[in-house]
Amino acid sequence: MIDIQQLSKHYGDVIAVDDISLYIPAGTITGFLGPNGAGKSTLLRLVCGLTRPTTGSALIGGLPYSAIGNPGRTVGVSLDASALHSGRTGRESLALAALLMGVGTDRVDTVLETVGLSRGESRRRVGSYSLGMRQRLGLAHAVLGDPRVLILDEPANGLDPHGIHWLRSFLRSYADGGGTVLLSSHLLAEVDALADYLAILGRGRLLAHGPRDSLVQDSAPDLESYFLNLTGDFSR
Ligand SMILES: Nc1ncnc2c1ncn2[C@@H]1O[C@H](COP(=O)(O)OP(=O)(O)OP(=O)(O)O)[C@@H](O)[C@H]1O
Repeated sequence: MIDIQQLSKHYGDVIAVDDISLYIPAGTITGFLGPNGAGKSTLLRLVCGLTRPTTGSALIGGLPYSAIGNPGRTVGVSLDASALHSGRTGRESLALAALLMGVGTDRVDTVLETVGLSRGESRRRVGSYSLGMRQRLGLAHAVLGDPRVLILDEPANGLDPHGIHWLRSFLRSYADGGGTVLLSSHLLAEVDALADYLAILGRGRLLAHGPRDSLVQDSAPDLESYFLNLTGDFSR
């Protein structure tokens, strides 16, 4: 579903993403892990066309993000919950996105219910939202177009235990229904509970990739020891 080939991104002397190749099949959840500055966010931004690669390519269903017509109907993206327009209400921001995407406005109520934002909350300005509420609104935007792919940067950040529980079951049933999820997280326990595949980055390079169970069970008792061993030389 997502085919990343020899992808690199340089910012001057900094190599944020260094020659990464990775195939992500449909119907799976892949968790990107890595120390601070490993290149997780840059890789997600490259896949969804927000940053141009220095070399290489990232294709979604055979196309670069920029070539997908009405991309919100194919790829749902939530990269920065704080970037949402603070002057609009949650409902207004979703209604505008629905209009731009050509999605019926009845879908706004559906996604608000899906992400657990109440009617009252949806009528408040986003500027007054807590981080968890912004995170839920970001997810509502991502799923608004009923896409086949979700790309989420730190989606559990700011969610309370109920929110994390909800996110886990939502993404599981999304993937079980054939959807493809790419997410990054610092929360090893969250990724452990969620991801079918792990991709571990260190200083822009792909250090390990594969099914969660075969990576961890083969060489370490749990994900934390596996991660710490693998990334020890790459931490800051
Ligand atoms: N726009 C930019 N200009 C210059 N350097 C950048 C830019 N974006 C990212 N970088 C650099 O690229 C490297 C990778 O950053 P990135 O944000 O992708 O890492 P990350 O794994 O998401 O980190 P974190 O876990 O801290 O969020 C870092 O050295 C960062 O400073």
